[in-house]
Amino acid sequence: MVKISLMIMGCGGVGRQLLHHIISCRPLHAKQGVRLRVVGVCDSKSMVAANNLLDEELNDQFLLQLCKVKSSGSSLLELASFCQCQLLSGQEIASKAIEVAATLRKSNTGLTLVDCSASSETIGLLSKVLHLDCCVVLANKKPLTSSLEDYDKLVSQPRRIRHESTVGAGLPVISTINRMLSSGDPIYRIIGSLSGTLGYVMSELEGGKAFSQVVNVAKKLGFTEPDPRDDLSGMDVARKALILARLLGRRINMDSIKIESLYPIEMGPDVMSVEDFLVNGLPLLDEEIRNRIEKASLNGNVLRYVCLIEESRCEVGIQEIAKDSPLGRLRGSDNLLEIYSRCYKEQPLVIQGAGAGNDTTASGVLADILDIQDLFRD
Ligand SMILES: NC(=O)C1=CN([C@@H]2O[C@H](COP(=O)(O)OP(=O)(O)OC[C@H]3O[C@@H](n4cnc5c(N)ncnc54)[C@H](OP(=O)(O)O)[C@@H]3O)[C@@H](O)[C@H]2O)C=CC1
Ligand SMILES: N[C@@H](CC=O)C(=O)O
Repeated sequence: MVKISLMIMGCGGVGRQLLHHIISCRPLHAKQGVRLRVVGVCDSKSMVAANNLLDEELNDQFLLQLCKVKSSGSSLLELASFCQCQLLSGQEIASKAIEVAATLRKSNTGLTLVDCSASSETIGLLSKVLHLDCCVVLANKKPLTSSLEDYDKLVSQPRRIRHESTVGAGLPVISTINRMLSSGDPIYRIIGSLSGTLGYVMSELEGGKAFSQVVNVAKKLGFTEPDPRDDLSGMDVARKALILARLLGRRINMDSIKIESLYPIEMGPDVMSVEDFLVNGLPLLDEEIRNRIEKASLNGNVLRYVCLIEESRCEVGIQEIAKDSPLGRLRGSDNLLEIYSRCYKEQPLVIQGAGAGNDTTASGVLADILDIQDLFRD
């Protein structure tokens, strides 16, 4: 039986769904000869970790209780009475994660640190854990879209890092591009719709709904980032574009990407809280967006938030698109990506499907974890 020890950072929508998937896939994984041991889980303030890392893990009953506590909005510290485990907070969290990585690297299980947070503060810890010959799986895009120096550190061990869910959630985007590149098929153009939130919002607006209403629903459905302004500013799509561009070998930073925002700077995070933006800011944008949709419709077009990577261009923004085109026909949270390369020159390779949501994202993360299992075989 191959044992993969996991420490999960972030138990929001994606992290909790991942825990549910791990538990419900136990019989399947047992048949495949794999055992996923969750030895620690943390949120922004606290961590729970198994006492004896080599022999013990957080059991499934406890993990379900943890999901319940977190979905009710409470702190991990509430779990004190449920566990025979360690509860840590503040600075102790990173030290514990490094201790766990250092302890488990000596056993044949190693540690896989799974980043389901939406924080850029995890970069240092991820690099240290990789340096200890452990593995990293990311749903979080921020560590890969920071400086090139940080990026290089993270991808310097390609066999030990997976980040499929950072672009297109569970869709096989990163793995497909890696396969094409490693077979010597150079990619010269990627164009598509890479935001589940903006895809959903744009297609729902065509039915006449208000922008403010639709954005709130996208948040409830688990499509948006913790702060939906990350989606509406185009920043989340820009992060995906940067991840793809860097994968193609471009040595660029975020400031090389042209980004169109759907809200003005006066509604930014420095000015308004998320709540204030959702309740009071968004309705102020309804009319302008409605006008843009109507104008496009008069031309037989729809609006889509498009990402383009081609030669030195890397840009993300709203485009008027023919209604009856692959992008124009997109519905709901679906993403669509057209990849042009030497082998796919006239007709692009197309990847399409749900590109946001906790279920599909957590499935992508779980598939990444299973993908590294060979590193832990004797
Ligand atoms: N939802 C989706 O469709 C997709 C999401 N992703 C990515 O998945 C990640 C998680 O998204 P989602 O679950 O929706 O976000 P949530 O806001 O629901 O959850 C984020 C979690 O991360 C925790 N957290 C914040 N900072 C830290 C930190 N420094 N260390 C450890 N944990 C931390 C939060 O703690 P606390 O509970 O204390 O606030 C929370 O538990 C994001 O990076 C997102 O971009 C990727 C693809 C698709
Ligand atoms: N907020 C993102 C989630 C996936 O990355 C999106 O809407 O696409």
